[in-house]
Amino acid sequence: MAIEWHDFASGADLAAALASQIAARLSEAVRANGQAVLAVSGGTTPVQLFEALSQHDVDWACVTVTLVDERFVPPENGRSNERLVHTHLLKDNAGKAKFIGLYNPALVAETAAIAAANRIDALPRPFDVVILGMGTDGHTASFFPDGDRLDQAIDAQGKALVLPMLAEGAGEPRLTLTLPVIAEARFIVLHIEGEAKREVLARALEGGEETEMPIRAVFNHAQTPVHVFRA
Ligand SMILES: O=C1O[C@H](COP(=O)(O)O)[C@@H](O)[C@H](O)[C@H]1O
Repeated sequence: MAIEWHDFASGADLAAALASQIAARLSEAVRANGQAVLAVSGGTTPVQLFEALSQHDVDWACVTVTLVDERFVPPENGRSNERLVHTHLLKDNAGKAKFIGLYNPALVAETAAIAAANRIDALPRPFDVVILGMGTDGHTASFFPDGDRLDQAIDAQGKALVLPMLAEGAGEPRLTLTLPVIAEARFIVLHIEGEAKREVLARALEGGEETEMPIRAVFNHAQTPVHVFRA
C-alpha cells in the first residue's frame, strides 16, 4: 500500500492545490494522447475543488468528465451528482469539457447500470485522474458497507465496469464504477475534509475487512500511490 499525504489548513487551500495538480495531469495527458478522462465524486466535499478547477486553463475540449458514482435520481434532483458537476465544474473554462454521466432514465438502476457501463466502456482507460470522496461509514464511490453488490463491486478481478448498488445507508439506489476501473487509474486522489473523516481514515488504515470499511479496497488494490488530500 503506497500513500502520498497532502495536508492543508483549509478547504480553500486544498482546493487550490488539488485543482492545480489535476489541471497539470489533464494537460499532460492531452499533450501525450490528445485526450484525457477525469472521474469525479459527488456529495458535498468537492464543491470548492470544482469551482477552482473550472477556472484552470486546460484544453477542456479534449477532456471527458465522468462520475465515480451517482445517485439513481434525475439530474433535476438536488441529490444528483451530475447536477453538482454541471453547477460547479462544467462552466467557465471547463465548460468546454464533454460530460458522460452514469444516470439514465431507465425504470430501475439495474438497467441504468448496463447503459452506463456501455458508455464507460467507450472511454479510454485507464482514466487519467480519479477523485474519490469518503463517507464517515468508510464508503467510497458507492461501495457501502451494507451494499447488496459490495463483494462484486470491490472484486479486484471483476469484469464489470459499473454496478447498481442498494444500501440502507445510501438513501437511494446508486450506480458506481467498480474497483478495477478506479484502481487502474493513473492518478488516484482521496479528498477528505474534517476531523471525523480524518479519524475514519486512520481507522481504515489500521487494517481489517474491506467489506467493513470499503475505502480499504482502494488502498489495497490501487496500482499507483493513493494521494490523500486532507484539510
Ligand atoms: O454519497 C456520496 O458520498 C461520498 C461522500 O460524500 P460527502 O458528502 O461526505 O463529501 C461521495 O464521495 C460520493 O460520490 C457520493 O455519491
